[in-house]
Order: sequence, then structure tokens, then C-alpha cells
Amino acid sequence: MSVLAEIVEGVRADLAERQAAVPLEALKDKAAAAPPPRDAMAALRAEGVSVIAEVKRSSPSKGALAAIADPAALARDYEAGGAKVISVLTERRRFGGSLDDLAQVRANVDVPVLRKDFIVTSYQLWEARAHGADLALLIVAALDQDALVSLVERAESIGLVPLVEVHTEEEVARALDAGAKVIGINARDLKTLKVDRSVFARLAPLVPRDVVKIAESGVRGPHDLLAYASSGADAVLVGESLVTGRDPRTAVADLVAAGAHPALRQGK
Ligand SMILES: O=P(O)(O)OC[C@@H](O)[C@@H](O)c1c[nH]c2ccccc12
Repeated sequence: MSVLAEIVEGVRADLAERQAAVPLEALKDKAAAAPPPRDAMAALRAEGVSVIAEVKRSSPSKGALAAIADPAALARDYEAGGAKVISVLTERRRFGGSLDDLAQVRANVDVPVLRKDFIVTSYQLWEARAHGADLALLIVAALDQDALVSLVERAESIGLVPLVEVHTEEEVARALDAGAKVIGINARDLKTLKVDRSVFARLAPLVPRDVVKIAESGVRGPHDLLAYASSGADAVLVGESLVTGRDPRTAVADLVAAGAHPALRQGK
């Protein structure tokens, strides 16, 4: 079984427990009472390369990365450094995250927040919105096309911007067919966990100009951001190097400064 399939199996088991504990109707009531969504499209399209900074305790490839006792404090540091969006991993078994992390982060920053998880049913989209998310990740490799299409539509109908993640040419075509307006090109193959930074430059030209392009994974510092930006990235999503570095606020600020370079202005 691929790593992705194993993770999704665990996600489905945890999901079944939450579904037994919280009926969908209760979740919908909670979503209706949540603060309205923030403008994620504007954040992603802002001047310069938008930095999406991730709250990530551990990963299947590296194991424990950082304890992150106070995710909200980390998110405030990211925001102070200039992050335009905060990503919060909510998957428990392999990434050490939770919906509570998401809610805490959302309550303590002013920028839009992404629920980063392995979403396979609309129940998880309602959960995302009920805990304040403004965007939700949809991983093409984890979904058949019918499910992808219906989750994109459902996300939009409840006020979430779907970030549709791809890793191959075929997945780009599927994302576009499903109507994705924001596409994340992940340098990491979720089936093998190998990182190949050249995937972004190869796939980005297949994405139309009006679709937001996010380069995901493998950003070690400003040098990698610049490489992704020169291949057309509107935004980069960064986790590991921020949570393992000494000063997350300065690390984000250094990325933001690199992404603001006038030579990169390609008329986003
Ligand atoms: O820690 P990195 O290499 O900076 O990568 C961040 C992000 O791209 C990565 O966490 C990620 C991208 N897509 C995912 C899907 C599920 C879980 C995690 C991810």
C-alpha cells in the first residue's frame, strides 16, 4: 500500500469516530455560527510571492519536527513575518495536528487559514468551516474524479476556497476539469514521499494564467522561493524549514522579502 493510501485509511477511521460523536446537522449549525470566511483569493493574489506558512508538528517522512505547544503563538509569529495565509495540518496520526489547532490559530490571526488534511467527504469540509477555515486542501491523488468534482463544488458553496493539489500532468488535467481556481503543485510525491523540486517548473506551464499557482514543499529558504517564483509561482507553501528553524518570524520575513523583488513582478 502507498503511504498516501495508508494515511487515508487512518483518516477514515478517525473520521468515523467523529461522525459518530457529532452529527452533520450539529456541524452545520456550528459552521453557520462561525465567523465569515476571509478573502483567500486576495491574499494569494497579493503583490509579490505570497507566503503560506504551515503549522506542522511531524511528517511521515521525517517523524517529529517540532513540539509546537502553542500553535496560535507560532501562527502570530508567521503573520508578523508577513505570511499571507496560515496552513494548519489537522491530520492526527502522522502529522500530529487537530481541529482544535485550526480553531486556535484562526482565532488568533487576521489572515485566511487553510485546513490541511486528507479530505475525502463533505463532512470534513463542514468541519473545516465550523473550525474557522477559509480554505481547504483537496488532494487529487486521494480522490476519484466524481468525488473531486463534488468536493470542489461543496467547498465553494459553503464559503471555502478549495486548494486542489497535484503532482502529475494527469492530475493537473483532472484539477482543471473539476474547475479548480487555485492549484497547488506538490514537489513531494505522497505515494513515495520523495521530493523533486523540478516538478513545479514542469507542471506550471500546464496551468492557465488566471488560475493561482502554489508551489508546495521543499522550500529551504529564499533561494528555493526564487526558483519557484521564476517558474511562475504566485505563492509558496512552507512547513518544515519554518518549524525547525530558530526564528519563524524572521524566516518568514526573509522569504517575503525575497518574493517582493521587483524582478519577479510578472503581473499577478
Ligand atoms: O514541510 P515542507 O517541505 O515545507 O512542505 C509543506 C507542505 O507542502 C507539505 O506539508 C504538504 C503538501 N501537501 C501536503 C498534503 C498533506 C500533508 C502535507 C502536505
